[in-house]
Amino acid sequence: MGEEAQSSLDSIWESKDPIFADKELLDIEHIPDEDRIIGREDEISDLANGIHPAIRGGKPRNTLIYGKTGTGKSLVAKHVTRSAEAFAQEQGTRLQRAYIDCTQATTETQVVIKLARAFNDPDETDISVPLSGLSTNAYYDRLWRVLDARHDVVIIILDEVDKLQENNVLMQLSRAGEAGKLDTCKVGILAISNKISFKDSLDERVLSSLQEREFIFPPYDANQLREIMRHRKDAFHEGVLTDDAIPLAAAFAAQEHGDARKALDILRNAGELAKDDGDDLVREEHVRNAREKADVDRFSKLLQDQPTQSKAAVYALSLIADAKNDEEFATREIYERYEQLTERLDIDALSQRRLADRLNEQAFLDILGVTDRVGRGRGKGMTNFYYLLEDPGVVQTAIESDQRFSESE
Ligand SMILES: Nc1ncnc2c1ncn2[C@@H]1O[C@H](COP(=O)(O)OP(=O)(O)OP(=O)(O)O)[C@@H](O)[C@H]1O
Repeated sequence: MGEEAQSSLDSIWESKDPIFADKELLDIEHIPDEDRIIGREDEISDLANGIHPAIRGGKPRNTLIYGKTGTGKSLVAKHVTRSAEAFAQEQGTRLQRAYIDCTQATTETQVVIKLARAFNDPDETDISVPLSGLSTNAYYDRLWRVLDARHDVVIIILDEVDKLQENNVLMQLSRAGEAGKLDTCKVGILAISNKISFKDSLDERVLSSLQEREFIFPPYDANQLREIMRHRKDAFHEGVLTDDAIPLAAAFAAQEHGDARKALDILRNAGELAKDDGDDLVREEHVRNAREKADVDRFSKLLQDQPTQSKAAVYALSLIADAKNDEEFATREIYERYEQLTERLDIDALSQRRLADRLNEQAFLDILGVTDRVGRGRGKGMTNFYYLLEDPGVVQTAIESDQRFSESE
């Protein structure tokens, strides 16, 4: 390595980011301070009122929160519980909260392990919670012991709760006190879901204990989305955002359904595209291109852990959706396209019944949509029809990032 190469790198390392001053402010995981949270004053105070007893060690009310994606459900739940935890500690109450993303912990045992580990401190309790190897009951037993040993009250946030495969865990957690599992510790649950139909899958008793309170978060309008973005403007260097950038990103996100996540994603992507272009301004065209990138990124994330067969099923659906005017397709139609695709991809074709299982799994994961209605043709009973939730172009671009698919064309 010559010195020259080294010094040319130095100039890159030394240079400042021309676009972003504090990009973290636009990260989805980032929990903004209260003064950057827009239009959720009522939801924040309603939730805080339900949690209020916990500050002095009483039982917080179990709450169900519904609303479409990007309407601030997780943000409000995290913000309020973080604040409660800090305030309670000052009062000498041992309050702790735990956040579980149920898309990551989908089984009863996984949830109980995560909770027991989150609430435990083995040095203090002398209780160990191994990552595997115990029965579900044994994990519950350790969870209850940990809770009584270390906490006066805990708040458990179960985000995307409809992704749980087993609802028994909701029963156990929401009724732990009444069922005599705990001596002193109180448990409150905040269950969050995008699906109002989630309630239909719950046992009456679980529902009545979970639903002591229920909130529905409405979508944001374009003004609120603009405000949300303006309050994160300092993510960019001064003067970098052109006047059109925020209103256009807000208009795109409002068209979706008032999704703040989408708005912030578009804004961050627009900044990245400007940087890649070597431009020192974020312009309208960057925002337009960022919109498509945000859709593809979101969809790629949904698909990232899916096996090739499942991607092939969705890809086949996108190919017929592209070619035909219909929006919904029966398994049989998708199957024909899928079979041709498996030949091209050089993978085994599943049976039509197994393909239908894959499609149903994808529908459960919100990768595509499903309806059941009477099938076409004579003598047909009820049958499932599948449809894309995104543009076929977006779906294809996302799947083609897997080389197998892009090379097969
Ligand atoms: N009222 C708001 N003010 C400021 N930022 C917000 C607001 N609502 C949402 N956001 C931001 O939008 C993003 C998405 O919000 P959040 O994760 O809370 O949505 P959600 O309703 O839980 O969506 P999902 O159901 O997809 O998890 C986060 O980065 C969050 O900081």
